[in-house]
This record gives sequence, structure tokens and C-alpha cells, in this order.
Amino acid sequence: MALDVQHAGARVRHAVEVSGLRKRYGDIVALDDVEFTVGPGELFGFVGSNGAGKTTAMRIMLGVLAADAGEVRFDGKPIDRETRARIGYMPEERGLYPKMTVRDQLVYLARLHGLTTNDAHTATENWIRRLGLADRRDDEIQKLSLGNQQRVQLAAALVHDPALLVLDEPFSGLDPVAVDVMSEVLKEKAAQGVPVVFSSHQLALVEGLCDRVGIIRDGAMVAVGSIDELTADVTTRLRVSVEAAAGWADDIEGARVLGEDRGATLIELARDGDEQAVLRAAMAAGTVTEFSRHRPTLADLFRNVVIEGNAQ
Ligand SMILES: Nc1ncnc2c1ncn2[C@@H]1O[C@H](COP(=O)(O)OP(=O)(O)OP(=O)(O)O)[C@@H](O)[C@H]1O
Repeated sequence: MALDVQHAGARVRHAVEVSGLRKRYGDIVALDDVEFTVGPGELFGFVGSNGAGKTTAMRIMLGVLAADAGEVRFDGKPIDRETRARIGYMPEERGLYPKMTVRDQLVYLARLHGLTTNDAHTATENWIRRLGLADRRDDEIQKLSLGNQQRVQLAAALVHDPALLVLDEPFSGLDPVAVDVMSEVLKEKAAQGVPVVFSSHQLALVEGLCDRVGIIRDGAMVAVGSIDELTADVTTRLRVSVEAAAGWADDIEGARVLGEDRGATLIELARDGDEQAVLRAAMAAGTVTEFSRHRPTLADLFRNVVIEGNAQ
């Protein structure tokens, strides 16, 4: 998706390209030829098991960790000190000063990124209000709940109006209201043309929010694309209920019974399987009260490529 967005009078159009990233820690291969791009206005979800390499890739994108090979280009150029200052980053190990107040912390970080004192105060107040922290602005960070600390961490990533957002598990530990606020803010930044990359283990959330996803397994990117593109090859599942019938689906060619769920039979259809054959067998067995196709989800895809090890 390539957006060309008019925002606050300025045309915003940025992209980040990651190519051939390799990183080892001794014998551990943390990244093995990782490649993906995030275009202007795109929300990119980075998923993978614990230890798959997400944090390593994101830290390299920021330039805080050196890769053994490969490169990260922002707007076509390698990331240097100047570009780094334009990235909004939310690290996994949250890095706030515990004894600073919310407001002082945000103003300080905004100034560090080059905002004037006036602009730093204005941006701080905006994000404090937007992220529901108005009652907390004079509290020390260490006195906030974990979820509120995370809201401050998000404000810290946004306060300098970044041209690229890289967020390491921004949703972990948030209550449902904060999840909604975070989602809205990420969508809004993307709509302004900013590429947004975030990692998460909450697959349903990633699926609902992202234009494209990347699935990483043992340091290698095993799938990159939109959910529709990536799930096109995942086998179809059917859910069928037939009144007072058992074993009716056991011998249908191209169909495999996965199990029972609240009175329904769950069936996996081979790629060349015929769902009408399943329907005919069900109708021959009794009264069919339910027949539905389960659209493959990111969770199915994840199971397929990460747990079962099938490449996309
Ligand atoms: N500083 C380090 N020294 C040695 N090994 C490391 C270091 N940092 C990461 N690793 C290893 O590199 C691999 C990738 O780790 P990384 O933190 O990037 O994974 P992740 O996908 O972010 O995991 P999680 O979902 O648990 O946050 C893991 O095997 C990890 O143990």
C-alpha cells in the first residue's frame, strides 16, 4: 500500500527497508537473512515465538545494535544519527526514569529529540491528554501502574512526532481500554503516512490492525504479506453439525476429522478436497443443523508455519 498523505500541511511519505539482516550471539543465530519492507502509511505486525528474533531485528532497525550483515534503509538511506532521532521507539525493557514526573520525562525526551521548550511542552500536554494521563502528569513514573507506565512509554515514542515508529510489544500488559487507545494511535500515525512496525504475541489484535505481517521462526522470516495473501494456502476447515449422527465423516476422501466441539464435527479439507462431498455425506447421515467454513486466521497461519514448520 502506498499512501501519499497530506497532514498538518506537510506531505508525509516514509518507508523502511530491511534486507539481508544477519546476527549471531556466539553459537546462537538470532537473525538469518531477514528481509522486509514497510511502506508509507503501513502498519506492519511482527510475530514469532519467544526468542525468534523480533527484538534483535527491531534494535538493529533503530541502530542501537549492529548487524553482522545486511542493512536497514530509511527513505532509501542507511540509518544514521540524524535519522535515528526521527524514529519513535518503544523498547521491550521499558526505559523511563523512575523518579521523574510524567510531564518532566516527556518534556525532557522531546527536548532531547530537538524540539524547542515551547513545542516540547505543547506536544507533552497533547499526548498526556490523548493517552489518558492527565491525572497523572505530576506523578513520578515509579508510582504509576505498569499499564500507565506503558502509556507514558508510548507518549515518549510519539512526543517528537516521529517519521517511523518501531514498538516492541506495545500491547503487553494493557487493559482493554488502553489497547483501544494504543490501536487508535497506531492507526492514526499510519494514516499520516508514518510506517509503523510493532511486535506482539496477541495474534487476533495483529490480524485486526495490520496491513501486513511478518512471521519469524528461529531468526528466519518464514512468511511476509497481507493476512489474505498468507492464508490463501492454509487448508480450509469446516464445522458441521448433524443431528444424532456419529462417525459420518470418517471415510470422506480429501477430508480429515480433527475432532468434536460442542456437538459439531471439525473437519480439515485437503487442498483439492470437495466441501460439497462433505455436505452430501452430512445430509445422508441426518438433519444438518450447521455447516460453516472457518476462514483461516493469523493464529492458524502461525500454527502452520511456526509450530508445524511449513514454509509459506
Ligand atoms: N544479548 C544477547 N546475548 C546472547 N543471546 C541473545 C542476546 N539477545 C538475544 N539473544 C538471543 O537471540 C535470540 C533472539 O532473541 P530476541 O530477543 O530477538 O527474540 P524475540 O523474538 O524478541 O523474543 P520474545 O518474544 O521472547 O521477546 C534468542 O535465542 C535470544 O536468547
